[in-house]
Amino acid sequence: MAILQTQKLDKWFGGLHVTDNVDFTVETGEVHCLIGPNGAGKSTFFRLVLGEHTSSAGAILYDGADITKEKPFERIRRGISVKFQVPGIFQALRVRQNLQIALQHHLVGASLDEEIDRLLEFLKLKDAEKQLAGALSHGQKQWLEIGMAIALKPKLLLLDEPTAGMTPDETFATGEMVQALNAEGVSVLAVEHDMAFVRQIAHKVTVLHFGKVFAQGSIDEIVADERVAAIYLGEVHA
Ligand SMILES: Nc1ncnc2c1ncn2[C@@H]1O[C@H](COP(=O)(O)OP(=O)(O)OP(=O)(O)O)[C@@H](O)[C@H]1O
Repeated sequence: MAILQTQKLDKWFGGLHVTDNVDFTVETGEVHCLIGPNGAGKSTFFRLVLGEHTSSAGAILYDGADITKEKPFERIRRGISVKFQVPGIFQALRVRQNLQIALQHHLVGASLDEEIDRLLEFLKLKDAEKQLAGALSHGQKQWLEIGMAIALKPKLLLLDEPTAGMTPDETFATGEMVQALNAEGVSVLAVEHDMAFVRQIAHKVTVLHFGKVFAQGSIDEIVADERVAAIYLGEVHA
């Protein structure tokens, strides 16, 4: 059963065919990574899934339902959540307060406090709970953002280059978080450049090139694919 499926999805920006007839599936329970050279159309594809861009043609299905025409908030309500690269946290508030804001619409009292504590532990931010979010390290900010994105217990988590700017240790810890979320049943679609991270988390990898699905398979199949190496992996020495 697919949690997310696109059928012949198309997006044009003027004369530029940025998403070109994309048939793509994230199976329920899968961690799926989307890679490809700069300008391949990864961000655009993400924004189509979120409803921030409207598609020019084709369909988007979520858990079997056609969401092609739905607004972003309707898709979020269905269980899609996203962590973008740009900060989505309240820099002037404390770490704990950020999580409180994300959680307080559906939890109160002791269960709210318990859930904040659980998230702080999960995000490796327990010692930083009283710090202002703006004073966190780059990696910690990314984790807090993951916390904001998972607060509403999404079924499908979209991650846009979650490890950009992280140290190798932070990247590895982020991979462990993704794996733990996945073990709890969250399906994940991640746009990522870091091939070590992709190797750590991905069940399946899709390569986009000029807006088209260029290749698809396990990380080993993708790394062994000379056509892929020619367009992308060669550039990043994977
Ligand atoms: N709003 C827009 N209007 C016009 N062209 C756009 C718009 N957004 C993206 N593009 C173009 O669409 C193409 C794909 O861009 P996109 O950002 O989706 O690629 P990407 O694979 O995410 O790249 P990167 O890895 O650099 O983030 C690029 O040529 C880009 O210039």
